[in-house]
Amino acid sequence: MKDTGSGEDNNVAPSIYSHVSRPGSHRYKNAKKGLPFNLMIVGEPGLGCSTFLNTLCERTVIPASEPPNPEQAHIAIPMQFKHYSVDMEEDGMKIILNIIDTPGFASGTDNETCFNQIQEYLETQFDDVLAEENRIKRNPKFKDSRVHAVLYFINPTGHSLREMDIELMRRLGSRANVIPVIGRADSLTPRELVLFKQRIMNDIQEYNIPVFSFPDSNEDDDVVDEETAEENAELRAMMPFAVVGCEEVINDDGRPVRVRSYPWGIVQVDNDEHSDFDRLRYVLLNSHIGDLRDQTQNAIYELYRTEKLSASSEPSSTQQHTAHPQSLVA
Ligand SMILES: Nc1nc2c(ncn2[C@@H]2O[C@H](COP(=O)(O)OP(=O)(O)OP(=O)(O)O)[C@@H](O)[C@H]2O)c(=O)[nH]1
Repeated sequence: MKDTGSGEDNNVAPSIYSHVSRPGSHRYKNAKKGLPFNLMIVGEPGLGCSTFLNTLCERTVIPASEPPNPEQAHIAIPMQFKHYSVDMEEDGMKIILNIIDTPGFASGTDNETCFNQIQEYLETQFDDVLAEENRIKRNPKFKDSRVHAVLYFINPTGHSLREMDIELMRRLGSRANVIPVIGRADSLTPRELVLFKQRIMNDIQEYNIPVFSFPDSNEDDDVVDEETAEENAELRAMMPFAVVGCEEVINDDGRPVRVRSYPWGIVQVDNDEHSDFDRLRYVLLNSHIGDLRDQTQNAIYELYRTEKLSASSEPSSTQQHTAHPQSLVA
């Protein structure tokens, strides 16, 4: 599978999740055309971001990175934005998963440039929509590239958030739905993981970090139904999601099971007792895909749009921005 730029892989692979359908499944249906979902992955090198994506897509979307040439190991590799597009099918619904990977993030000593670049990337997608809204004649082929969720991979140190994590999530939280994730979570024992999650959530509260928090009401104060409220409370209690990724599939009595094999045993990626991967996958591709898209459109983009237009000193440009943003929802 290649880095497609804006290209696409149009083969829908049979999923090992094709049997799965749970309560809350696809509250938002858009089965015919395929629902675009734009997902950004941010994490320092080696935290398992590529493996996670390949596990999510059930195929090798991102090939294993080449080991660095020892003679050039001291040279920091600049961060890149790499785009992949994968057609998926989840519980009967077609999803066009557009992935924005950020290899090279935090690989040097100065992370400020990476922070700025990611923020700029998110804002540029908003600016594109804003510009499109203002066109007299809309481009029917306009592609809405606003990022619906950013998965931020946290190093499984077992301590608490680092300054870099706090700073980045704080900055991005007002521009995207940030979902914190502990990468390579099998490095921690169950007890260590519980404590680590608690410390991270304490930091998130203490530093007022605006992460996606599975709210019980939307921005119009419409309260969600009882079943969704229960599900959301459960998901809030799981945060940050502790994920394990792998590409090895074994046959367990005719059932495909994805595992990481170690000399002392196996870690099952989709086993809730071993990892939150399955739950996070379901949130992203099924139960909350609509919420994440709506939140991006109705709250995050709206806020950006208001900020941008308020800051604009040109009265003529203020008058122009009258189109209803909802009209661009795919
Ligand atoms: N223990 C453990 N190792 C993992 C996990 N996911 C990936 N790895 C391993 O961690 C190493 C780095 O994984 P990648 O997926 O390449 O990590 P990355 O974040 O994309 O980092 P770069 O490839 O350096 O950009 C590989 O040897 C993986 O096999 C995991 O969940 N647990």
